Amino acid sequence: MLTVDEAWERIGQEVTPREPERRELSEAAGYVLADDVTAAIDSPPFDKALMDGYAVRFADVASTPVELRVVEEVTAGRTPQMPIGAGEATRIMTGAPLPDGADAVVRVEDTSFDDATERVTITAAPRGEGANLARRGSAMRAGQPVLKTGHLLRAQEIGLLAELGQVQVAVRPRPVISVLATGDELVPYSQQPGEGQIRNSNEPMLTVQIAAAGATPQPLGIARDDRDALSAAVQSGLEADILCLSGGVSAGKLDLVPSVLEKAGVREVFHKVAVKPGKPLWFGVLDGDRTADGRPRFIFGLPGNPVSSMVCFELFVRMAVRHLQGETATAPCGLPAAIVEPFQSRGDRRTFLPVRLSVTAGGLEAIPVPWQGSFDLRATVDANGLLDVPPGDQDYHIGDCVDVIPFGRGFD
Ligand SMILES: Nc1nc2c(c(=O)[nH]1)N[C@H]1C(S)=C(S)[C@@H](COP(=O)(O)OP(=O)(O)OC[C@H]3O[C@@H](n4cnc5c(N)ncnc54)[C@H](O)[C@@H]3O)O[C@H]1N2
Ligand code: MOO
Repeated sequence: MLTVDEAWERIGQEVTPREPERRELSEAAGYVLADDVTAAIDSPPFDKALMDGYAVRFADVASTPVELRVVEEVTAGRTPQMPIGAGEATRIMTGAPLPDGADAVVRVEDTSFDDATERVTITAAPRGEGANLARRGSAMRAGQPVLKTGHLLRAQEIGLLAELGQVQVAVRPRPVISVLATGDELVPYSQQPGEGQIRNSNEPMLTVQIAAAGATPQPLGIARDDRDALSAAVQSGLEADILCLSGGVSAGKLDLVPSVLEKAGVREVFHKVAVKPGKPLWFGVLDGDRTADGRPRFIFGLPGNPVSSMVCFELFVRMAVRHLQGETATAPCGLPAAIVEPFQSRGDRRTFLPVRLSVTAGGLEAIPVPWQGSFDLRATVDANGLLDVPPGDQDYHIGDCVDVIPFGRGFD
């Protein structure tokens, strides 16, 4: 059976980034950049004041009090007309360009202005040359690389690209992920289950996980455990970039998913991973030479147990989404935390247990959440992450260091 790391490696080998598209900057938040970006301008574009006050020559104000002649006033958006010479100052506002000759700004709080003489007394010297001002290009210089392909566009990247005047950006398209729940025991969650039936809770859960991963969910409802019904539903699910099936991948009589996928031309990459929960996970590819548009499709058969589905999505599908989008971070990485309740780990599968991670003065602490197994979705509402426990028998004691992958953001 593959290890989790080997499964990640296979997914990484199979899933390559989609072709970029251009989007308006105003519509690009949450997308992943598909181009390196170089600064087109210096920032700031001119030497500028960082405080309201007086632009001065530091040499004039190194010892205070001292009186200077005010030659002009410059507000933000205006250009200074006069250089300042010895014994002179310019009244300046935050964001305004510095006049030639100035090498420091004195805050208005450290001055007193005399209307009659139009002179200002500097009552406290600034820190030194360069005080309270920003030199042209001190944040970035034209020609400097500022963003690399694969970078997720958050608020600050959008702001930076706006500062550079990028009206459009090259990004990878947001993947569409279809969700197909399988099983004769399932009814839509809006319905009352009959005897032996349960509600389809995986579809709405996965739909939320997909949106949180930056992809577009496409829920397809329930496919019955019947070869023809499942085949038809799989065909429509294969329109999406990724098809997530839930259920029907273990060893049961009606676990039809692998054979139906094979019939649809999907190449199995792996079936079964040494992970708990999620052992029966199935992953395959419909290669580009078998699709109408030439783009490959990626198919995950998620184990039906709700926590297995949720965990396999977080650990494996999320990673495929990131590869499709050309994001740089690959496998999820945990945060080190101190365990605050002893627990025992048994078995030969790497295990991801629901855990409550909290920030304390002493650092991160992890409290395992009591959990009955992969059907126990209830327990996961008390958790905010997954405790990553290596395979093997081990007793964990209070204070031992463990790795925790926070839900929804294990890749930072
Ligand atoms: N002989 C073996 N039996 C099982 C194995 C095995 O290796 N050998 N693996 C076990 C493990 S581990 C898991 S996990 C489950 C996964 O099985 P399937 O993916 O085939 O899923 P189902 O059998 O269809 O369902 C399992 C469980 O989950 C419930 N379920 C299914 N879909 C949904 C849904 N959309 N919403 C809510 N709950 C769902 C289903 O009713 C079952 O109770 O197999 C073990 N068996
Ligand atoms: O791997 Mo199953 O997902 O343990 O219940």
